[in-house]
Amino acid sequence: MPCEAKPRFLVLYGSQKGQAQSIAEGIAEEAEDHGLVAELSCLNQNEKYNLEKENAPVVFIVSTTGDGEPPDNALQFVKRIKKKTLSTDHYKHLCYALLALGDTNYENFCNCGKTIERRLQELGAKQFYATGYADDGVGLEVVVDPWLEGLWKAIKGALSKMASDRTDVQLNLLTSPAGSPMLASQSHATASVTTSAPETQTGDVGVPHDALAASLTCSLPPLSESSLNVPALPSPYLDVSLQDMDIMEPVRNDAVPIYRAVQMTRGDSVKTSLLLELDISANPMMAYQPGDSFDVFCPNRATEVEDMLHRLGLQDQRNHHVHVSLKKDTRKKGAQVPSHIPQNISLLYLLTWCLEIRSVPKKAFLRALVEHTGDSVQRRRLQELCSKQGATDYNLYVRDSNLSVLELLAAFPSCWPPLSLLIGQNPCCYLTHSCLKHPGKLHFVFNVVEFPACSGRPAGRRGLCTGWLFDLINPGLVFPGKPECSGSRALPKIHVSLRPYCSFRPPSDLSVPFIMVGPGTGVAPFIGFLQQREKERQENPEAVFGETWLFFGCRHRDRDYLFREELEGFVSSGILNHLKVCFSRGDEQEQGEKEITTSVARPRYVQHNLLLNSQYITEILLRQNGCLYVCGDAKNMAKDVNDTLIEMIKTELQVDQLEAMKRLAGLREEKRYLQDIWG
Ligand SMILES: Cc1cc2nc3c(=O)[nH]c(=O)nc-3n(C[C@H](O)[C@H](O)[C@H](O)COP(=O)(O)O)c2cc1C
Repeated sequence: MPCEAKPRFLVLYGSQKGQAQSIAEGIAEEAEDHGLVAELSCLNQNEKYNLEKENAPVVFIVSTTGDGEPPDNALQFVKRIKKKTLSTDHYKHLCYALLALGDTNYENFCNCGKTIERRLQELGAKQFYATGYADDGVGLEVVVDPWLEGLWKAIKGALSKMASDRTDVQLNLLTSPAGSPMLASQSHATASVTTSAPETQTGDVGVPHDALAASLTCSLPPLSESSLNVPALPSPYLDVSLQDMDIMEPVRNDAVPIYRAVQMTRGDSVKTSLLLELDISANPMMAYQPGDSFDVFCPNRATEVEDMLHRLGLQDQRNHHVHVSLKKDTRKKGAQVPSHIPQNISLLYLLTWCLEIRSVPKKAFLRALVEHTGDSVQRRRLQELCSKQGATDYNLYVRDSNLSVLELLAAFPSCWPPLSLLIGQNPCCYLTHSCLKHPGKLHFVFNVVEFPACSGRPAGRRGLCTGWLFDLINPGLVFPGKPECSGSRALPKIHVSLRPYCSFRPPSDLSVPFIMVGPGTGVAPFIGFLQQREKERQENPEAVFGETWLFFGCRHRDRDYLFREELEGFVSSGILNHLKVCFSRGDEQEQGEKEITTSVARPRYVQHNLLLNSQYITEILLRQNGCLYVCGDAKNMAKDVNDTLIEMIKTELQVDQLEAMKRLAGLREEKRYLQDIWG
């Protein structure tokens, strides 16, 4: 009997760190079990596939990197499909499904996936399965697992529809992960199991419910009485064993000395901003440019490591060798032993350097904890916190309170998670900041983060890394005007590493005008930009230089106006053409603003000053091909600046909201609107 060829489909991936790639490889491997043949390629291997002629379903798995950029191995593909010369029926024959990986902690969530999807649709391709947007910020598996489960039925549906529609290539297959019809816009795949409220009332252990207010450990009706949609249990994927044996611990060679430390804010300022100067002269690997970011690796606090050892019941095994391996039978797609866990380490080293005891627990982690919690009331509360219905409580008591894993475990004493769970959920700790330039030195500026007391945290505390840096240099702190600090004592060292990717750079064409928006410590990279401009002016005295604008903001002129002298110096020497400063507290007003501000309220925040200068800003951005850079807080400032820019474009071009948003998105795509934001 002749053997019938198995139906085929394509799997194309774009992946920076390997997660999208292993999901794609997992699909290709599983295809045979479903009687299908998968042809797997990386998006940039365009010699291996031909979408122009493809008549089988295509499955895209793509992540996003940088500031909303495609992974390196998808760049060429994205460039190709963005070509304006392609006609709107270029991919009319194509039917596709797409899984986008991203992280909601970044401004441009799943931007690469969204860009590819938008272009595929503009070019006539038809979607046969709702797009999944997986969020690494809460755990990819929450979306990836159900998306993969529904994929096979959708591919088979697409294949049979294509077979029966051979003469009419009009594909109109939209299938939900469960296989029922679904609209393309309803594209967030979620898996859930429903659990009911327990028979007993929920509340703090052993305390009657009506005596309590809601808190981290206690919920009130309606939540305490409602049925819950809880995410599917993440598949365990690591085996961790502890062995009593001698080990040679790894020696870190990325330490650089802190050469100088300066407190940039006055003692009575609400925030403490510090400038650190690192001596990198002996470390040629650290060559950097203005705007670059780097990671600072800091150890967890010894007291917290001790608490964690006790909390896990492992205090007697602190010096044991930790062996981490992949579970043989794991169902987790793309599972890997985390790369930040070196070989040959003790438990103490692991808890000190490789786990973030302070990280905010993700919902998938809370879900996994449920399985290791003895007390039914505490179990129920953990289920609530990771459920759809408990989202407000999660945000309030966990995310917005910056609750740490350790604080969470302290609040749920009947929870005894295995070490493997902590390793699987928590990356090693880091902090990034933009820096500025001096030969052989690396400068960076940061605020010492303060977290107030909250439910689950009886007393306020400092941020892990900024608090650690503060303690490290505090005895030698120097205040503005007293430049010496290191003195005779040994210079403390810290571990740093340059981030490999950076697009936050001043325009390479010197004639391009640019606008910088950087309140608070967000001004730091712009000092680097302006220093670079100063050097370029010295080297090219004849060149034509584009205008430079800087919008800075702080609370008080005399307490937290960072780099005031430097900025005023740049203005006097003509390096910085326009410096617009605003103060959010007190009655201070920046000189030179008076004539503009008489008819409007005093500008308090950078966006107010942008608005006051709208005419110039829009001229630079919309007519002079200029660039705009924003650095600083993501949640409030960057969002407000973005909204203000939309308003300015609307007024200037007399267009509606949608059109203005499109214009701004266009600037972003052209890399003329760049952000380096956090929070
Ligand atoms: C340096 C870096 C930059 C990132 N930038 C973004 C981003 O702009 N938008 C986003 O949604 N996710 C961003 N992510 C998150 C990744 O897309 C996410 O972690 C994804 O799972 C990585 O998949 P990959 O291993 O296949 O690259 C970034 C991750 C890293 C490490």
